[in-house]
Amino acid sequence: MDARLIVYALLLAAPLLILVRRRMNPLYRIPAVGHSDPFLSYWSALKFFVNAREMLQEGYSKYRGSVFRVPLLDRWVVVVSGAAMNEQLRKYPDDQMSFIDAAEELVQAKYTIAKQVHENPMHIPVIRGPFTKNLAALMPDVADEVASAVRDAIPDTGDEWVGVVAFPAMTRVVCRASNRVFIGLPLCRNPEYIDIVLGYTKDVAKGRFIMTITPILLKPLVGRLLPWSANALKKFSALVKPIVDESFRQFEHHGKQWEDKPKNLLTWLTEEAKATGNGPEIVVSALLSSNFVAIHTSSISVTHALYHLAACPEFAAPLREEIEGAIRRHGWGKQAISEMWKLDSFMRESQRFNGTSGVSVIRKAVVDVRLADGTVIPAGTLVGAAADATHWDEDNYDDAAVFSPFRFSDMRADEGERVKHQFVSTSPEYVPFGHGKHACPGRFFAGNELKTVIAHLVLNYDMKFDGDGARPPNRWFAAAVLPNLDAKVYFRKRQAASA
Ligand code: HEM
Repeated sequence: MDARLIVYALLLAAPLLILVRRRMNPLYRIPAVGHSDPFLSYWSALKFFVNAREMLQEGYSKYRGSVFRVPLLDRWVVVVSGAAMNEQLRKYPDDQMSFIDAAEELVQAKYTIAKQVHENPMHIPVIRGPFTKNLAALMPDVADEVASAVRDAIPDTGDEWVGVVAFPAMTRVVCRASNRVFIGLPLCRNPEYIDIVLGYTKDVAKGRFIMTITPILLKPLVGRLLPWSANALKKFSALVKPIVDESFRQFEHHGKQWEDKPKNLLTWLTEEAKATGNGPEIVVSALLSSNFVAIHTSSISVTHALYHLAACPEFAAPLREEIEGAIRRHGWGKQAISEMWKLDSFMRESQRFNGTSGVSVIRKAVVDVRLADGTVIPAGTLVGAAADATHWDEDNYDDAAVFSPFRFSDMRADEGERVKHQFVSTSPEYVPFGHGKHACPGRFFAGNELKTVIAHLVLNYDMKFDGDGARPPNRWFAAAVLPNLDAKVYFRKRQAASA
């Protein structure tokens, strides 16, 4: 046959094949927000980058009780719509809807984090287990570090107001407070260590972007060449490995009888590594990964809450009264924090109102999954819940678009509602920490830590925004929800302040 004819036949057959494949793929039977066509969907994917909130809300309103899909540059994500669907999603077992596979796909963890941690994420059981069980013992150190880090972040100007760019300041406070109980003094205050930890989120993001645009066949090759995370891990290891080695040596020296071992994440990771026949390297990687999951989410969350306080200084008085009362009764610590219902409610409302992501409860279909309404989600598809739309749904919350700081503490006044409305309690209507078996295991620590930061600020400072005093709007980058990153909060040391 004429070679030209073969080329023409192939050119004609290729789009036909694509069309047939699309017709047979159940993914394309799920309604799309934006364009579904092969080329125009890229335009919608770009639009999603700047208009994710509106697109997710559009899908949620149109397809509530079912599902819709939104385009990313390299794939479609199916979004379940409404509280009942969130509940359905979280109930699927891991061999049908996998959290680990979804996280791997979203972050390309095997290439952008560390292969070892991807294959053995041992920080997860350690955070869920001994780290969380020992929170009461950890909190005095967290409080001490918060006080010290806040002193360093907010210049002392006597009784004058001083403006501080809040997000980077809060990020450093959270980084120091978390690492005080991840690895301890003096490293948690070491500027080089802090810079590596804080830069790591960007290192992973750069690698992830490259992997997103790399064709599947080339991923193993390109993945191995990505420099950023590997360099960060090398620098992190140079600082951390000697301390981890020492922890291993101490365990060998004391054996199981080591009664007064340091209470921190490093110790429990070492214990876990030894119990599972692993060496110090995996502990180093697990420490960096723990920072990756903890610091960014917590810094964003505490900044969101701080912005509500600065925009509405009248919220401070009832919080102060409650915090001072609890400290008078118990001294500072986990017991006092657990009695601060208004503060707990304030933080929970901030998570509901803002959150860190418009999509939560992320899973990957490992097999073809048929939902209760008959929709088939083909194997390999990423699925998530429309978190922001759920949280702003009037059926779930009265006056959902109003920031109502004490709505949850008011609900807790009813004896039967005590547990349901706490900061850490997830539900189909409340998914900032995900929901179900894989709900964030760090949320118990995060709750105590973030409340410690806000309590410290409320007790020691008056806070406000300059100008018209309004809270700067949040910024969305695709589904990520960020507070304004450059806004200044003005602080004035209170005369009656304790520290
Ligand atoms: C306010 C701060 C935080 C927010 C908003 C947050 C949010 C989340 C979310 C949405 C998930 C996925 C859950 C799902 O899809 O069902 C998650 C998972 C996780 N988070 Fe957090 N997180 C926070 C703080 C922390 C902290 C402080 C730690 C560690 C101390 C941590 C450790 C983890 C880990 C290890 C996972 C993976 C869980 C698994 O694989 O089962 N997080 N987090």
